Amino acid sequence: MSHKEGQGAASRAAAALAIQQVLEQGRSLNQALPQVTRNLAPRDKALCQQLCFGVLRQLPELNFLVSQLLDKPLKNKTSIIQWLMLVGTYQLVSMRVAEHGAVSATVEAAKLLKHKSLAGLVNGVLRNLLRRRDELLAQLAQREDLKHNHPRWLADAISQAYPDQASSIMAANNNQAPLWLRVNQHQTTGDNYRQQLDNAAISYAPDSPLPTAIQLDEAQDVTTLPDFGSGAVSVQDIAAQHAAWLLDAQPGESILDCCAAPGGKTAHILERTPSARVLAIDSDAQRLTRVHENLQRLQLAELDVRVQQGDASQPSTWAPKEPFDRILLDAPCSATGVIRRHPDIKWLRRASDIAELAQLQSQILEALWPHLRVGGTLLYATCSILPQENAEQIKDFCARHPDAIRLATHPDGSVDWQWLPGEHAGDGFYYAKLEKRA
Ligand SMILES: C[S@@+](CC[C@H](N)C(=O)[O-])C[C@H]1O[C@@H](n2cnc3c(N)ncnc32)[C@H](O)[C@@H]1O
Repeated sequence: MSHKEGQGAASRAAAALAIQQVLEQGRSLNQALPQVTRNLAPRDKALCQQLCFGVLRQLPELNFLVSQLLDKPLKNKTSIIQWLMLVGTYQLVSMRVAEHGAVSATVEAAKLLKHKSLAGLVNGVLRNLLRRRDELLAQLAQREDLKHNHPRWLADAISQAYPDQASSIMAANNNQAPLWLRVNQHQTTGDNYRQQLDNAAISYAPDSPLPTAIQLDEAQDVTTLPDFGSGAVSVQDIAAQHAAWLLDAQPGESILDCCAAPGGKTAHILERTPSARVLAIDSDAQRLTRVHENLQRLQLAELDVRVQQGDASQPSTWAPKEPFDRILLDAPCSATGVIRRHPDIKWLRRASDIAELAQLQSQILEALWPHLRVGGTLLYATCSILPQENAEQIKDFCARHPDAIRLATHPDGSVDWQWLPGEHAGDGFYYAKLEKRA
């Protein structure tokens, strides 16, 4: 085996391990990938990530193909080889790879995974796939039930909420997301940074809904972007970039950013309004360290910003006596709007999670409302596309709180802004804005 083939085998073995952690142990890909790729070179890490994303995006279709080539799925101690066969199958049906090299690297991966005795089976299945590929793909094309590559409950929930758009939403969920940058307006302007990108021959989309948002034409290692290290830009989806604009913090105001980690929106609020007084709360101490890191890199840590661990549903344990002028509640949610960036969400979420999350969101809203001053505004945001967490949640809250008046969020003046995945090249997101009257 050449050195190159050995490295290819290591990426495939790592992908099978990550997929196993997601599908058998319920770990997120964000947790699994750094661990399984820690000894890989950057190029092999990228290949491993590409394989994991691809397999999780197309899982039902790949399962179907492998099931046609194997009598019974491999389970228990040999399940890792089942996942490896999905990795191999993904390469042969959806990636432009040198086919025989891909087969032999996958066979070698079986040996790296300490299943030398199953290497022959992997080889047989993948070679059979190559021989029967057209016939199997034709069979697959007949399977309307597999085409959307979503779990049944989620496909049903999306179809119920969006009967006319369900197919395009699910297609967008299985597409690669573009890379959006947010220019740090505390340091520079959108136009200046576009000039810097031009100088570095990095191309981007000509139009943007926000002056400080830039969509790059191609994904790239962000640390190589001009002045990334000194905080000129951050990576943030265009839908999420609307939060700080909609919150519209004014100079000197006291702002609560609730559920703030890793701090993307905290930083954006400060970039727009450096004299705002911001309290950023999150319950996850580890994620809070990323808020500090982001504020440092963006050179915002010297401003009036406090970062504190706290449970959003228990503000009595952390909130100051004075009510806030504005509150951003970026609520914990199903994340069904960001599946294109996190394809593991499709397989990690359960139907029963939605009611539990809606309950938590409602508790947090109830708990925060007394901490908003009369005349102040609360911006409610989720990266979900499910109405129970969004429009229905806010409708129910307003029915319980006659002192909550709804303000426009959508540019057309509507009070609900339900952004669907892929719309304006953004993630799925929801915004509602409430003003507290006397
Ligand atoms: C959508 S993420 C926030 C993203 C963040 N606002 C940003 O723009 O970078 C949701 C956050 O809610 C936090 N969270 C979940 N339950 C919470 C609770 N009960 N109290 C406070 N934070 C919570 C999670 O730790 C997670 O960081």
